[in-house]
Amino acid sequence: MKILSAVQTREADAATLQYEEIDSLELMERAAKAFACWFENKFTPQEPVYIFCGPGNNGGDGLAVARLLSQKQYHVKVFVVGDNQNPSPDHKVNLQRLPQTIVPQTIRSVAELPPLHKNHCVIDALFGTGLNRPVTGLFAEVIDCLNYSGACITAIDMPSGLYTDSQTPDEATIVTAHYTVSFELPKLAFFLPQHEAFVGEWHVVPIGLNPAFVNDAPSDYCSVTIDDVRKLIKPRRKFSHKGLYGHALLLCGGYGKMGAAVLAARACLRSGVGLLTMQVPSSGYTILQTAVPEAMTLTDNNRKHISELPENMDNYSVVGLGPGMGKEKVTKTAIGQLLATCTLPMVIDADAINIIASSDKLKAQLPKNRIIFTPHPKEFERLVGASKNNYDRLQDMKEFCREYSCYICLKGSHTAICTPEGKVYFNTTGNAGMATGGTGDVLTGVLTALVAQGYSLEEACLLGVYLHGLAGDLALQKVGETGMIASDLTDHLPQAFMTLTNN
Ligand SMILES: NC(=O)C1=CN([C@@H]2O[C@H](COP(=O)(O)OP(=O)(O)OC[C@H]3O[C@@H](n4cnc5c(N)ncnc54)[C@H](O)[C@@H]3O)[C@@H](O)[C@H]2O)[C@H](O)CC1
Ligand SMILES: [K+]
Repeated sequence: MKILSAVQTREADAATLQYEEIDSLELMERAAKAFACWFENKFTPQEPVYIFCGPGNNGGDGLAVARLLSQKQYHVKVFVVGDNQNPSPDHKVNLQRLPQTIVPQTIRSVAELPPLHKNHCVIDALFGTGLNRPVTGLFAEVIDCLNYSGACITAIDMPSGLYTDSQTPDEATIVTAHYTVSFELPKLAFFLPQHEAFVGEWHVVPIGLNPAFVNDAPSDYCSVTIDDVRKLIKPRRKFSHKGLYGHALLLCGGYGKMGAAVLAARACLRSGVGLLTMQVPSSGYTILQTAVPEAMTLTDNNRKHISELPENMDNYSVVGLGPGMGKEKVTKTAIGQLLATCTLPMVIDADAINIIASSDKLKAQLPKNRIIFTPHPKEFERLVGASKNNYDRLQDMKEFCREYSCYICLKGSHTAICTPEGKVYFNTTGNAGMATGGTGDVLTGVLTALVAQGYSLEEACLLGVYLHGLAGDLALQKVGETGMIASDLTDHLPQAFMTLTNN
């Protein structure tokens, strides 16, 4: 699903009005209906609903929502904040359309706010995508009171005060919404980790923006949906054999960290690879052979660390490396040799990233269009450098991927996948239970398996990251967030594949 900027969203509105020959009031009505429908499914009419409206069309939406919810027996109270704000034309019309039972109250100072507490339902319709400066003054005071009240806040389109697609200044006051219900497309701000407390749980409701316009609008940002990844799955052929599904090589593990190798190996096997060979330090031989009998195991000459490459690298279709590897000098030398000589695609994670990040010489050796990096934010910072904020980090990621013609899967709540062309896809599966040791090793195994099977690097990233999160979501239903461990993901990978293939 494409992510448009605030400016593009306005253009999409205008295009929709033009193509459908409707007026802006009708589009606002559609938006309000879509929001009210979501709201009715979430909240019963038991509690009064307090709707806080700003001067623009976001406030207009709030007024239209007030009318629609009151028709559905909700007890609605409307507050219009500020008294000389020059309301938008559609705001004015919807103010007039309020039924007589709703008398809007103008809020000129916080002293006029109603008492609010935690079992109240608040709808935030102060500002949406038209916000053009940090919220200060009366609006900021009102937002502070709403946040402080502990009431359950649902934001219309955007939590008021948060910029849609650029860094919100530090001094700004922002609504901390429990839910944000956004129109037609998610906003870029929703995918950035520092916004979690403002956006809360977000949902997108359709309002019928012109599909041709949205399709043609240029954007570097997309979110990945189940339909996007379903299309990518390659069916297995009836008369196929293991030779058709690739031979993966995983260079993983170190003394005390053989579990990382086991997790990556299991995930690789659970993701459809034809054959898997593990190269592990010699002390890990028995562990691997016992824990993962399906994998072939080669032992390194070094007892504790990986220090060499296997012979006949041409036997393999892809190399995955990093989990549990450590940063020993011998391992660095082996990685140098790999980058200098290996012609295979590579999935590079964990300490393999740290080793490459620490050496300009190794960075200069990175082959073009053959690498997927899977850093967590700290590893990313070592590889790419520190960024001022999360928006700059997205720019820095794009520049790095362009410069090195590589892919990055920046792991997080919405893992961001960046291509060598500088396109960024945000994943939409996964949950907080996955924030536990070893889940990254699982991702390395999944991606390595997919590349082995002939998926392009881009397809492998999109599909693999989605499946990894989906396995986590399926595990969530069985074990919950707190008790989840990385093995739960490998156990649920088969079901995740089945969810995508419907069998
Ligand atoms: N396609 C859609 O998504 C549709 C969205 N709709 C809703 O419209 C808003 C955007 O409306 P707009 O009038 O452009 O902007 P806002 O209501 O967000 O605010 C503009 C208003 O506020 C003033 N202003 C801006 N920043 C500040 C500030 N920091 N302090 C004080 N005042 C500020 C500005 O000058 C204007 O007066 C979108 O989010 C949706 O909710 C449509 O209803 C249908 C289509
Ligand atoms: K809002």
